[in-house]
Amino acid sequence: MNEVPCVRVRPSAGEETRQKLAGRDLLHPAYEITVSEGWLYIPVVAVPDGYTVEEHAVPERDQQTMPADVLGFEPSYTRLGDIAILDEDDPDRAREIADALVASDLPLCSVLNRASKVKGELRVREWDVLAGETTTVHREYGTEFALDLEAVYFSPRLATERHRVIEQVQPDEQFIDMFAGVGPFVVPAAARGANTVGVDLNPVAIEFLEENADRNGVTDRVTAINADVREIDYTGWADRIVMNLPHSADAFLDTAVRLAGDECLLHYYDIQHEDDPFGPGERAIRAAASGYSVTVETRHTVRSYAPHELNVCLDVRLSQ
Ligand SMILES: C[S@@+](CC[C@H](N)C(=O)[O-])C[C@H]1O[C@@H](n2cnc3c(N)ncnc32)[C@H](O)[C@@H]1O
Repeated sequence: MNEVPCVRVRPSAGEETRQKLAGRDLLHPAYEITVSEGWLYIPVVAVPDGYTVEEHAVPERDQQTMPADVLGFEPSYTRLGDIAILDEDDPDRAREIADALVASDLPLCSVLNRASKVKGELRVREWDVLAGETTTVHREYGTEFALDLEAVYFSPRLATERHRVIEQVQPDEQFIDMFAGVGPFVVPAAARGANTVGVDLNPVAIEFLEENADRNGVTDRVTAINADVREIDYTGWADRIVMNLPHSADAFLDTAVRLAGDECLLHYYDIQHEDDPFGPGERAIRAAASGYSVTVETRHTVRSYAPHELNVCLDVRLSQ
């Protein structure tokens, strides 16, 4: 038995739910549907919108070949669409895991091993392509994202954090993502009815952002701009601004303040030492937004980034 994310429904709704999930390619092929204490647990490969999902112990399907059957151990990997992402230092071990993943019955076509840190202005990483290719379509909370990891930044590990922000978005609000990538904030914000602007220096990310707006039926509420965000108009326009460029977001606070409307919620991402993870960001925001009344609404730890370093988010209200 393994603990895996399952959609939980009453048995009376079981077949209809199974069919809907199968139609969206969300059923986990490696695990059995299970009944427990009056509930049906349907294993899924991603979290679908509109369903209750919880971790539940379910048996593996007998006839499936799993990577551990080949390797003799459970490999560690992150799934992004049909890509498995490894973080292995030993190339022989990486090759062995890649072969086992591809030979298994898991719905994986490609295996990439991290070959560098995320680097440069565009925050792109180098990869060892061990099987398949670097392009995929990833589903996150019901939204589809096409992307090419060789050319753009994307981290599936930020899904829960993005969802936390997106749940706050109101219909018709004016939303700017200053560092938009392929649109994992912009597209779902538009799907909630916001009028969105996504800006990125990386022309390939902007092409994918446009494609992803189209895939998810929100092109009329997405403006995608390939530029340095310091050079765009939209002065005084935004009700909400996302700044997900940790490490150097402070250098863009003057731009954020210029883009902010009279009332604006800023989601400011930062990486700081665990001894004072929120102080530097808060001080920088107060200094940049001296013309505003500044209220820190949330101090939130997103994840641990490195030993003693945290990736944090400050949700800050600017009011005039
Ligand atoms: C950490 S990624 C975040 C992407 C996206 N928001 C996400 O969560 O996946 C930062 C992005 O900022 C872009 N970027 C860096 N400097 C920029 C600038 N001056 N103006 C606009 N975009 C920039 C990079 O190309 C990269 O796609």
